[in-house]
Amino acid sequence: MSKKSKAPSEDDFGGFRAGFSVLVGRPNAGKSTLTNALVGKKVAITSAKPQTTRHTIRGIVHRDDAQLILVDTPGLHRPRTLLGKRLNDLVADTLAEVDAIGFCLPANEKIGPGDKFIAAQLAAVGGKPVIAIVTKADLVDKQALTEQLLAVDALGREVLGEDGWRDIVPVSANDGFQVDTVADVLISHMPPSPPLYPDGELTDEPEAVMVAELIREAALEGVRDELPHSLAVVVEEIVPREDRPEDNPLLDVRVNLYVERPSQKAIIIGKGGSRLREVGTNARKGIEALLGTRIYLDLHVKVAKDWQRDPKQLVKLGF
Ligand SMILES: Nc1nc2c(ncn2[C@@H]2O[C@H](COP(=O)(O)OP(=O)(O)OP(=O)(O)O)[C@@H](O)[C@H]2O)c(=O)[nH]1
Repeated sequence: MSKKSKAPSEDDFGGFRAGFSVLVGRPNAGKSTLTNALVGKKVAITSAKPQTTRHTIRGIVHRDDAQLILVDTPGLHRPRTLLGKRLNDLVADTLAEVDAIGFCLPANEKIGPGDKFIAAQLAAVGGKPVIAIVTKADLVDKQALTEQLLAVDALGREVLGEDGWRDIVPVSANDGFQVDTVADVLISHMPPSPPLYPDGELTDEPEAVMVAELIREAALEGVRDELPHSLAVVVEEIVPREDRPEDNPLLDVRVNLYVERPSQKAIIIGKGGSRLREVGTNARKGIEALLGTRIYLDLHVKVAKDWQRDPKQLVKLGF
């Protein structure tokens, strides 16, 4: 029997899977709409340290048995502005951290040079499961959908060889057709893992990113040397307080700050909570200006117990 350490098995986390996936495809292929359909209204946001965070999180699919984190891969957004090897490096680099790639091709448009270009890039990366997702299925009839599925399959065999894409799934984000199947298929390619992000009521993207960033800045103010990379800020919830007059609303903003060690928690909180209050006051001003509403800011500092044991996951989180 080999004593070598083995990859985590299915049973290690009670069957739970978690990992990262990216939806790629040419402009207008339906990536954003599908992301929203997969994630629903609530989107989890983490502001992590920029120098390791190559991905913007678009949303997180939370399930009892899995967590699917959908990220953006900047390299694929503007492939045409980059050339040759540099492009390949960038794409390889940015895709290296995801566990599966969803390649979106619209059902109602012939496969074109843009699709082939991306397909070739994905083939060049190699090794990652690529799932072809035929989007906007509601726009075509059965016959046309079948023909498109065959054409997409042929493209997969052309660029990847005999086996082609790992899966091909037709979907309509508009009417919900097969959205769960897309999630199932992507999740089936996620590794056994504990959840990578906290669960909970989560919020819409752009505002929450900025809110998290303002809090992160305030929390690091003056202690950057002691807490260089060890702080992740997760906006759990932004909800309007009930029973407020319409002309004087109040938003409850609940935020978790994750550190790696109890000593860092103590730094953030400060003596008798004094520093955390200051962080809250400073961040609140910026957030109120951003949201244009008074807020109640509820900050909790936590030690990220589960994450810190696994260096790979810490990297993914931006620690
Ligand atoms: N009928 C129909 N329209 C869709 C569907 N998904 C997306 N669309 C439409 O297709 C257009 C492009 O969708 P997006 O989700 O913005 O596409 P994208 O790939 O994110 O586009 P970029 O941001 O340009 O890369 C929008 O007008 C959507 O409303 C779908 O399932 N059915």
